[in-house]
Amino acid sequence: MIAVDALNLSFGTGAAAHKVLSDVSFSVAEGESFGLVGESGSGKTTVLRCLAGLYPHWTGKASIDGQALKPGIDRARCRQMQMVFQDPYGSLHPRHTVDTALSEPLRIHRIGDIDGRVSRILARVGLNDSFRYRYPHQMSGGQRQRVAIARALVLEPRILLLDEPTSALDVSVQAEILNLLAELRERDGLTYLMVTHDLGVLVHLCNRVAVMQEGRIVDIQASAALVDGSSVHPYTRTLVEATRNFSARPIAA
Ligand SMILES: Nc1ncnc2c1ncn2[C@@H]1O[C@H](COP(=O)(O)OP(=O)(O)OP(=O)(O)O)[C@@H](O)[C@H]1O
Repeated sequence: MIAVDALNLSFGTGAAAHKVLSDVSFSVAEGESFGLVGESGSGKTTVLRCLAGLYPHWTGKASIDGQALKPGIDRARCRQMQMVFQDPYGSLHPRHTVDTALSEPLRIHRIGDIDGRVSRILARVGLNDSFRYRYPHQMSGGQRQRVAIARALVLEPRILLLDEPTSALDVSVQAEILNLLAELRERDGLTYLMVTHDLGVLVHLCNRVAVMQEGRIVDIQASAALVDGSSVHPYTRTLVEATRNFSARPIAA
């Protein structure tokens, strides 16, 4: 479904050029949940941002169902693919109510039955209609992330790009949001491409995972093989060992 072939991206030019992605290639099947892991600065978020159309200057090939993606945002892409950011407080407009946040994409895309759709999408993420006229500061972190997920889903995309969707949340609500994402994927057959540094999240939510190091993919594994120590790639083993100490807590099913 998603095919990425030799994706390259640099920031700056000439002597100041900084190459951030080097020949990144991977594919994600329809309905699959594919993780991206790697140390800080290895380029994981940048891959998502390229696919979401947030950087206009990448080179290489990327396609969805065989249809080429061009750098930059276009309407068709918004209907196919949406991004959920790490920090729901930063990603929701502080002076927009939930109703405005959810109605706006529908208006822009001239989709009818706004009222009914907003109500249904809120119910799908576990929020009742009383949340409609709240502002971001009037909700908990977990509720805000539910709204951010609702906003990503309101145009009914088939793919979600998830950038550490639980890492800014209190530990007590992380499992709730992960369970919600798992349920939505199962019910609606969504495809996920997800950045995470948390091995528990990987096991809970991802089928396969690509390991990134300094802008390159160095290993692609089933996520179970990555965390059970059967991966033979030396960098993957080092990364998993380093991460294990920080994310060994269990995730409620
Ligand atoms: N707009 C930008 N301009 C210049 N450099 C950038 C820009 N965005 C990202 N970078 C650089 O690109 C590299 C990759 O960043 P990216 O955010 O993709 O890493 P990451 O693997 O997601 O890291 P983290 O786990 O810390 O979020 C970093 O060196 C970063 O400094």
